[in-house]
Amino acid sequence: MVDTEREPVLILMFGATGDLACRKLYPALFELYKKNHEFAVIGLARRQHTHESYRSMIDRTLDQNSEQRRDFLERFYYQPLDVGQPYHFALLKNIAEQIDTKYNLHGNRIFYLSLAPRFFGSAAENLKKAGITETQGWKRAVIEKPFGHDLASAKELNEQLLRVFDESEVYRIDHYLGKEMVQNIEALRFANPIFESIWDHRHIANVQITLSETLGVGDRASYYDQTGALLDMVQNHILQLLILTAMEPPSRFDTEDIRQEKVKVLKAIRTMSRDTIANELIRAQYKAGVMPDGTRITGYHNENNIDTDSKTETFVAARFFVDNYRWSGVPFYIRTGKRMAAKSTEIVIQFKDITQNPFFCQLHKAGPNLLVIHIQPDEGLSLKLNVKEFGEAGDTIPISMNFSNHHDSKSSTPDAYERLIGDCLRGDSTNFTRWDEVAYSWTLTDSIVAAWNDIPLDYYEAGTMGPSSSDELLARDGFCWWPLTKME
Ligand SMILES: NC(=O)C1=CN([C@@H]2O[C@H](COP(=O)(O)OP(=O)(O)OC[C@H]3O[C@@H](n4cnc5c(N)ncnc54)[C@H](OP(=O)(O)O)[C@@H]3O)[C@@H](O)[C@H]2O)C=CC1
Ligand SMILES: O=C1O[C@H](COP(=O)(O)O)[C@@H](O)[C@H](O)[C@H]1O
Repeated sequence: MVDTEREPVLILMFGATGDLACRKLYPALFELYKKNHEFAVIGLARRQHTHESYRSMIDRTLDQNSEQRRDFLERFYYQPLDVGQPYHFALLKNIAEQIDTKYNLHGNRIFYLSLAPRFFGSAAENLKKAGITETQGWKRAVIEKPFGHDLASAKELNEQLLRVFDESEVYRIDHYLGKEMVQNIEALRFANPIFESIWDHRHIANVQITLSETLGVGDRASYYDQTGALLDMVQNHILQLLILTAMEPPSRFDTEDIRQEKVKVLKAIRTMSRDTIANELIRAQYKAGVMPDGTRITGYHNENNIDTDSKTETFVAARFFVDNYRWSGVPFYIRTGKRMAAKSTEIVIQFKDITQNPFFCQLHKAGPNLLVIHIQPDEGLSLKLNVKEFGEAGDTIPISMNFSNHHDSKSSTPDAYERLIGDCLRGDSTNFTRWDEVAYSWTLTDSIVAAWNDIPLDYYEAGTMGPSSSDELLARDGFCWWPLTKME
């Protein structure tokens, strides 16, 4: 982590009235304000607001018990702006300068593009044309996901951005990189020799990464139906989790060394082809079903604003290989989907059994050692071991050693957005994705998209953990998905 000075900054919040801004960004900014970060904000979107009505809108997103709300809200200003209208940016320039002077912000600027991706490029270009990016202080652009929809579009977007910002000023956000237990993967691996010494193909049988959701597409049908689970979740969040699990230790914990190691993993992931994809990947869509709480769910193609013939996948399971020495032959199974039985993100490391292990030969209850990294909703770790059953019986029983961030510390654990915006305020881009990371992840994803038209879309009942073909993907290798575990 880079340790830089806190400096005052003007945040230009594009998409200021949107879902992400209201649900995540304002509460995150409030927490940062309470931790003495100094900033003023100009909210930008097309609809009309006065400064006061904008502040009231933000207020509704905040914890109403805090007395600091009033001071915080006073730092917010609103300017109606259409990103397609260059003259709106000319007006913005004047307002930005006034607020800069009022709060003595030294010309430091963060441009947070919480907009639909098709607007990222034109917003950047119009900022430059209006001279808003020519500032006395530093400037940074936070870009939401998805960064393009394939490699070609990502390249085009990147070129547009790099005409305005230097690569070091571009903060491509993947909010999973701000989650507590995702940031803990490096510590778990590299601060514990007990794990690092066995973190390889000689000792690990397979790795399982699950990002299951109970929610459906909600109000984002038009985005999701064009996108699907592969581009929405695998191309970014899942690949990031896989990379952090598989990467080599960086020689130093500095931004570029870490990013360098991450890119090496991406380059080593085996791409898929038409000949291999049927054995490596399942794509499926949910049909009607019942959630564990009894709620009846309609099938995906009957959801509001979804085409009744839609072939968009709401579930993906896949087997990846990282073709390097450490991971030779170790399958990395991943799965993600909407309307599954539980909301859960976890990584399971299954260790190999000892050959000729007398416990395995003679006793039935011994299971493989598993290390489970619970990312959400629980945050913690569990290690599954076998011990002799207490008493006279000679059998073994599985036990679980748990560490859980359940209690006091949880209330002080920053939300992913708070952590990432805080990093950006301090100029630390370690937990943001560098261009080559994005490019390689698109190369891999494009190879899948190009090959998968030949594989049929499977279906699963809402409220389950996906289609049976996802279980068969592992069964062919002699493995199974380990059930999601709730920490005590
Ligand atoms: N919502 C979420 O949970 C997540 C969202 N994201 C990403 O965050 C970004 C924003 O998403 P989200 O908030 O959900 O989207 P919304 O559709 O809820 O909000 C879009 C925002 O953009 C504004 N806007 C639309 N058109 C224009 C325009 N021409 N000029 C200026 N402003 C415009 C809208 O306001 P108005 O209509 O007034 O102009 C609104 O403030 C997207 O890139 C999305 O992929 C990423 C992860 C999760
Ligand atoms: O980026 C996205 O992530 C959310 C899931 O995020 P989480 O933090 O709640 O796990 C997902 O619902 C959404 O479709 C996707 O765009």
